[in-house]
Amino acid sequence: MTFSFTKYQGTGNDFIMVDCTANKTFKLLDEQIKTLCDRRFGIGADGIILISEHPTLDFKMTYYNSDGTQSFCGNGARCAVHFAKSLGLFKNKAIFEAIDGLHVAAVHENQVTLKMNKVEGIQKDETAFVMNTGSPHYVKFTADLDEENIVEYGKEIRYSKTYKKEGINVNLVEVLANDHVEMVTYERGVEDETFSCGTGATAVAIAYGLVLDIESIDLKITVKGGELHVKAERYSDTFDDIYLNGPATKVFDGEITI
Ligand SMILES: N[C@@H](CCC[C@H](N)C(=O)O)C(=O)O
Repeated sequence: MTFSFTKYQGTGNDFIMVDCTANKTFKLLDEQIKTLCDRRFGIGADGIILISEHPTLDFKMTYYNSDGTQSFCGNGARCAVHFAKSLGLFKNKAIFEAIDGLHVAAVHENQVTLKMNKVEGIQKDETAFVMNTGSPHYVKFTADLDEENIVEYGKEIRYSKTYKKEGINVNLVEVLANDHVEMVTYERGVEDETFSCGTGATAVAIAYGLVLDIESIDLKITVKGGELHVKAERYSDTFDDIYLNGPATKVFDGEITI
């Protein structure tokens, strides 16, 4: 099978985009996804996104991690929105379906603002916050990120008895200023550190809101691949009106035979 693709990156979280709007039966096997995402034997990416037609919305996005598992991806969604706009699937504001429900998003040049879904059921123990922001996240604050090894720590948590079966994404955060944090992420499904994670940044912003005990969050988040911004409102135990903003950049177009 030969198909065209477009490589995208959003703050260094990189994706292979496939336009499936004219090919409704397009499907990839887990092994094909692994090869395509492999940085030596394939195109190289943290994940693959299929963009397909939706009966009532602008498009549907299907996200696969580089190991073939499915989840929701915040940075992937921002890149998918930018790509969908380039395909002419919407003009100003997109409304699309993903694995965790509907999202709206807006594009301004290379910046994409994505509305995230409501976050409820946040858990906290002495060590960390755990929540689902479209994908599951473990958030731990640390005094000095330079002293941490995210791959080692991420693996320890992700493969612990509690999370081994379903997996979890692990984030370490250092507070730089009242409205600015730095974070690193170990992603399940990639099973390594990635340069950025949008659902992780969202989880970090919510955790920080809980630490500060504030109702309105407006946070700058430095990640390995750049900068993200998250805004959110707290309504008792629930967070809503959550917006994830950051760059989404096309890297190149290509064609591949697998
Ligand atoms: N990088 C993503 C998260 C992708 C999904 C995650 N690896 C999982 O399986 O939960 C993001 O930007 O949100």
